[in-house]
Amino acid sequence: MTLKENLALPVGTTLDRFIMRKQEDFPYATGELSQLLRDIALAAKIVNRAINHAGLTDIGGAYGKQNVQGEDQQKLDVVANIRFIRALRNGGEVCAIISEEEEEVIHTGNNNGKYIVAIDPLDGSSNIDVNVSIGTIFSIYRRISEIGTEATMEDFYQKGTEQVAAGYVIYGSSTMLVYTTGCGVNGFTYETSLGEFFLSHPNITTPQNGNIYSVNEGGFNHFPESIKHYVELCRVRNYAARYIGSLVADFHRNLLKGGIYLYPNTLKSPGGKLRLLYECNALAFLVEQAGGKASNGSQRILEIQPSELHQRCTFYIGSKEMVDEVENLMVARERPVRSSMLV
Ligand SMILES: O=P(O)(O)OC[C@H]1O[C@](O)(COP(=O)(O)O)[C@@H](O)[C@@H]1O
Ligand SMILES: [Mg+2]
Ligand SMILES: [Mg+2]
Repeated sequence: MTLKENLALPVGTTLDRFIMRKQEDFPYATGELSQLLRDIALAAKIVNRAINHAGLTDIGGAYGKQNVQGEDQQKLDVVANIRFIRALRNGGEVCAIISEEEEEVIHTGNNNGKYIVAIDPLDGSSNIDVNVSIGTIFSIYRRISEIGTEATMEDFYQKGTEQVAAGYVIYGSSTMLVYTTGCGVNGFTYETSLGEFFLSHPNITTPQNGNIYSVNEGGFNHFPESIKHYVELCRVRNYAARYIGSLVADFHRNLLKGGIYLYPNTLKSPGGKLRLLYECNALAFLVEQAGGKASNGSQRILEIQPSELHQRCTFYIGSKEMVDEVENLMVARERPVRSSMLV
């Protein structure tokens, strides 16, 4: 499908129809990835309803247990986790799932499934009960191990460059599904009364530069010097400080308007807070497809070799020129030390 054909599509094309049309671009496609995307959309609709009704039912509030990250699980974290796992298992296309809410890999029993999914079922947990936008983030990989067998570690530790699809759902003033299969980024808005996602944001691209910066300045004193310097530059330039505290929502705004989201290493999170496999890789794939950039300060996020299911990394993502500047500042702050060592 060419850009011209893509933009000629009447806004209002359903997600289903769009997926089918996209599949036609791949003559050897067998429809499993298309079905998997539909399974994710179905679970998103169910989770959307649970979120909308949280205040009226007893699924708001804390669940009373901690997840593998040592974070207090919210009931909606657990509900979303169950709903997505169930939809992926019942769909039959997925052989294994990595979830933020599960310590170990979930083998679905579909050993003939071609795909691995890494998922953050509910992102922005601290905003669940206060009616602020939250989300779901997912990455999809093709398995490496032999079909018919149980998935193995090599399937789970693929670099972000190996993603075949990635996306997020944002549960906000409207609910949207935004995803890529490596041919651009498209956004779909959920029409609740019809129960359908409709194409509303075709071929999303992000501005090369912006004047929005998103960082939790509460940790400023413990930021690396280069990041302190970058934040001060943003202030001097009178950039707009915007931080929702839900990664999906901060990313979505900056994707559409231009801007940068920063989560450096802090006292509380010395290696960074965000998780490579089910938060950073997906958004890095999307932002690159939209013309932006994602880095840990010195390395392209998609090139990082995973070695743990729940590994964290520092995360700088958004408009290319803004992330470039952060990288340059970090390298520059690094260099003087080296030259002084030479003396
Ligand atoms: O409260 P902090 O330290 O600013 O962290 C906020 C970040 O943590 C997260 O909530 C982590 O994600 P989860 O809610 O999925 O655990 C991000 O959505 C958000 O950007
Ligand atoms: Mg998250
Ligand atoms: Mg989460």
